Amino acid sequence: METRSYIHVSWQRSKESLVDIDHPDPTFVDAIDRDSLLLRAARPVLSSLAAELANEPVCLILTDSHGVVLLRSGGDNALIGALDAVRLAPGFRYSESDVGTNGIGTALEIGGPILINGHEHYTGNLRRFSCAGALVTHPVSGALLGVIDITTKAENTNPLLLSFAKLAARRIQERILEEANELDAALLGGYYSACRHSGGPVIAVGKEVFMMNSIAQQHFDAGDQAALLDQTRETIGRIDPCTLLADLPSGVVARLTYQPTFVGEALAGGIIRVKPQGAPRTSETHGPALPGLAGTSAAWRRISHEVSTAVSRTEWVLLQGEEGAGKLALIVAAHDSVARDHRLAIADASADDLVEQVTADLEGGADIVIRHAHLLSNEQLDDLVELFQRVQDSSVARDPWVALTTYPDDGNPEVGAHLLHFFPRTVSVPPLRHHVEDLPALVRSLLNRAGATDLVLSKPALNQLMRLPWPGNVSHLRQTLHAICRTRRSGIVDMADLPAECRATSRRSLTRLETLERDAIIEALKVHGGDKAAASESLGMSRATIYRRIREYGIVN
Ligand SMILES: Nc1ncnc2c1ncn2[C@@H]1O[C@H](COP(=O)(O)OP(=O)(O)OP(=O)(O)O)[C@@H](O)[C@H]1O
Repeated sequence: METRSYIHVSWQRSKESLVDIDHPDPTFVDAIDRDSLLLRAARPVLSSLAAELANEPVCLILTDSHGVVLLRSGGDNALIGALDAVRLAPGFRYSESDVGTNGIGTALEIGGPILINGHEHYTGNLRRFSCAGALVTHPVSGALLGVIDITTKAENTNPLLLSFAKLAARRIQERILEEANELDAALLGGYYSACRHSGGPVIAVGKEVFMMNSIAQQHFDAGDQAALLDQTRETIGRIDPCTLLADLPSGVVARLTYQPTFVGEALAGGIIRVKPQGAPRTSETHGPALPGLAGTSAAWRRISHEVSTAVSRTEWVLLQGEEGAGKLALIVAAHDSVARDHRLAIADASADDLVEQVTADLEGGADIVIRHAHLLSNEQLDDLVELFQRVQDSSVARDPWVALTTYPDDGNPEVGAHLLHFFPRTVSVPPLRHHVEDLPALVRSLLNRAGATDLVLSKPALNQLMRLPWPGNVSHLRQTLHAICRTRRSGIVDMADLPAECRATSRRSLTRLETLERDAIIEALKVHGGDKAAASESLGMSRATIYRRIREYGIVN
């Protein structure tokens, strides 16, 4: 598009935004982060450029990615006074929708640098100025950070203003890169020093960095390392030291001591020293996992034991875990194995008559599990508090046993405050991806339950299922196996027989369109026996593209 056409379209946008042509009124935003990465990098650049332009009547203006002015530098008193009069000053937003066509807002709208000469401004009061805006993006992530704008009186306009704005943007980006290098160097220094002094497992985490020393890698198996990685994400951005306890899949509990590392005021990341608190619990010390349920991993054994102990002591328990992780299955099996003589009633928080149902069951002497307690309404909570208090105050030979299941960090935040004191024990049921070693046994158990006792998954197919993240956990696995059972009931299920969604492991979540494309490629590869050339031809796709997509989508052929 010609510059003129950009201006034309920008005027149309300004008109549609109902910008007041005579008295534009930029919004004032007072919550400005004074210590942002952009400001830290821009301050020295702007002051040195302002010094270079000391005798020129130009002002350098930095805004954030919404066009809010953060900083002004340079300019003589007359120019600064004129800018104040149009509120081109710190805190005011110079987006197109606020003040119409201008070097800041229009650069943001078109996503690139632009020079707006005096008469090209939409509003009359800005026509006294000419301004050139260039975007500042993060040199690594490419994220938009803000705009650097060079403004002068209209009569002084010069195409060089734009080159100058671009130069300023480039210098700020270089400064950001230098700061990133400085931060990484500081983090690395802290990491090496912690490795030398601690002699034990050490992890360093930054925004873009994760390092684990060889002692940690030898000490923890792949499952524990993945869980440690997950835990350490919680420390990213923390500016205070802290200690976390990590319950690892092997059964080891590790103490993580986090120490932040700074360069001046800027947080570089943190160093985490890891101290295992005890040896993994073995099956002998742990008793058998629950009958009727698949899973022999240390993590699964441990929680099976915990829930069984709670039932045997009639200690009320809260089971927390992601959707479909097996919370109810665990409660039912534990109850079956240690309190078989008592009836276990199952209620769901989404039932309208929940409270009546629970009251009747408890009065009838049954034990009870309330599923999906995160969905309880405040009214239900009040009724349950009263009911639970009555039950706990009554003197009967054996108190009923009550369990709740909830999703983590979800639903009604009042649940904890109201009910938690009735439940002295909380058990975290791990997501399937954290005890993936149980997957083969789960597959067998779920296939048997689906009546497909003669159906077997090949080793590569099982390995592929173990690589998937299973966001819906065991329920998700069950649905997938049911889908397979619908097409066959016996024989060997190979990689090619897995549903399309199981045959790719992509590191990012795909858009709907990408999912369709991925499934079409998998289908075409299946039809053509894995022949990529034939598959690409049938899809009307070049060979280079199909190879790239196979890599991008992590398609296993
Ligand atoms: N260890 C296991 N062995 C066999 N089947 C299991 C196991 N864990 C879960 N399942 C099965 O997986 C499905 C989901 O389990 P369950 O209903 O217990 O999950 P949940 O965590 O209570 O789910 P939600 O909270 O989302 O309702 C059920 O069919 C259950 O029988």
